Amino acid sequence: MDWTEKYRPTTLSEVRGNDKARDAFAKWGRTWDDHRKAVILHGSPGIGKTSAAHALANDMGWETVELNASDKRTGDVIERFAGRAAMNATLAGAAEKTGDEATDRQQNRQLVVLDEADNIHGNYDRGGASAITKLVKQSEQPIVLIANEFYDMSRGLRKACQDIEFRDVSARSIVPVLRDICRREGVEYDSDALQRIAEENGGDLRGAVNDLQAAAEGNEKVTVESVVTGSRDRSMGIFAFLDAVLKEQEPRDALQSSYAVDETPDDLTKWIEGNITKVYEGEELARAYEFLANADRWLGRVRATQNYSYWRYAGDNLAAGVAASRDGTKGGWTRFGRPQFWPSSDKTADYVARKIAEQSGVSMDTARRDVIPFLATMTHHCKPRELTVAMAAAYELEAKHVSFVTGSGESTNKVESIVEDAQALRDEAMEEHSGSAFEGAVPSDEEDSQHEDESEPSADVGAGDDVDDIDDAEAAVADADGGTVEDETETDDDQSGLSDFF
Ligand SMILES: Nc1ncnc2c1ncn2[C@@H]1O[C@H](COP(=O)(O)OP(=O)(O)OP(=O)(O)O)[C@@H](O)[C@H]1O
Repeated sequence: MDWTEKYRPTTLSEVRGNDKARDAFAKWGRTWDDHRKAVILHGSPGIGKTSAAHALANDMGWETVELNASDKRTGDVIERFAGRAAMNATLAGAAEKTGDEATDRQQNRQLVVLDEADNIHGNYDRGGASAITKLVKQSEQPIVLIANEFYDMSRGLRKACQDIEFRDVSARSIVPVLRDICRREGVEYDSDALQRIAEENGGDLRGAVNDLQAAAEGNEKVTVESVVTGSRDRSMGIFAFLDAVLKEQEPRDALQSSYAVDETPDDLTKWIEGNITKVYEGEELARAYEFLANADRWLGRVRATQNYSYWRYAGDNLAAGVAASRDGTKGGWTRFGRPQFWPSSDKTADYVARKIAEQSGVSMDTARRDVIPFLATMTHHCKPRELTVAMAAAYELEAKHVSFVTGSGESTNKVESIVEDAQALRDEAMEEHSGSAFEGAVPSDEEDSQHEDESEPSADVGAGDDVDDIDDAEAAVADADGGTVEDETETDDDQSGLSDFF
């Protein structure tokens, strides 16, 4: 069952977060006999207006009659409806007289509820609009009109009614409602998760209850992770989000937007990183990179601890921080690109990362997260060609690896020819240094200990074993590192195999 229905307030005291409006509405109901005015409850969707109307009727012991937006609301229908409401009251009154006329009248009222009263053009015909105003003025029964936009209603209608504004429900008021529902459902929860749901919904309690139900479904516990990756339809696309953060929105709104996109903070960070230089420059770019670095640090903590509450700090940095770094707003249209996402346990990705780790003396993780994306940008679609050939030679890449890094189709001639040229380049390097080549191929112990991966150490090359393909290339690259005349001045810091093939 839908939790918003299951936990719909049945009495006014359960309507949360709008105490002033609620009290004014209760008073309107209690004193209706004295003033006989209709009331307009107006405010954003999902904050309890309809619920309040039904709860009041319940508290007062009144029946309700609803005329919904989906009903055809012509003048005719409304007049018949009004007549029926009056008739029902009379019949009900006849059945349950207490003897005291005032009490009878009070108890046998019917609360007439009309929703979407501001959408007259959409839901009422000409006759309907004036019939409503007439109904409001002449009704023998209390009427509640429900509207999102007070000023979308005609002046005549507004003047004929009392009006009560419902405000957006604050996160502070939403959280206890969610907590209460969890207890009644026997669902465990992280407080951070409920807070996040409350904040994401920006005042819409119905939305919050829906999100809570989505996050609880199929999970033992409502966690921040289940909330963020929950199944509610997010409304903002990634490109609109990039525009919002990088060009248009204030930090606070940018944060709100980050909640509306259906991407994890990890992916959002990559999207921003991949596109920020198209929009930011100079100082603002430097400031934004600081925030992205902070976001990355928090994401690292999430990975290390599996504590997804840290996502909110990543979000603060990547959305609000990056937006705050911007000098003013920006216009124009930008061709945002999809960043490359690197699968963590993909054979091809692992191979390339391992080769880079071996040649450059960095960890697999650094290779995967920092070096590969860099190479991908530098050799996008195999351009420039010499650089792509050099890369393939340095890291011993086969066609599929080159395609993976450059984003080109796997068996295209272009990729094949690059791999061939890379092989030739390696052979050349081998020839030039034959004889002494293997000296450089033996990594020092120190270097070897930096490798965090499970690859075979290549020290066996030096021991005179059969040289397999991979060791060949390492020999070539290591040789280039230490053996050529031009390279003699190189420092140990520069271990990148790539530069050696230029
Ligand atoms: N103030 C509130 N207190 C408690 N529950 C609420 C409140 N507001 C909304 N809800 C929850 O959201 C559901 C929908 O609320 P309701 O339909 O009353 O909102 P509304 O403001 O009338 O929205 P709409 O204008 O779209 O009709 C309720 O059934 C209840 O579960």
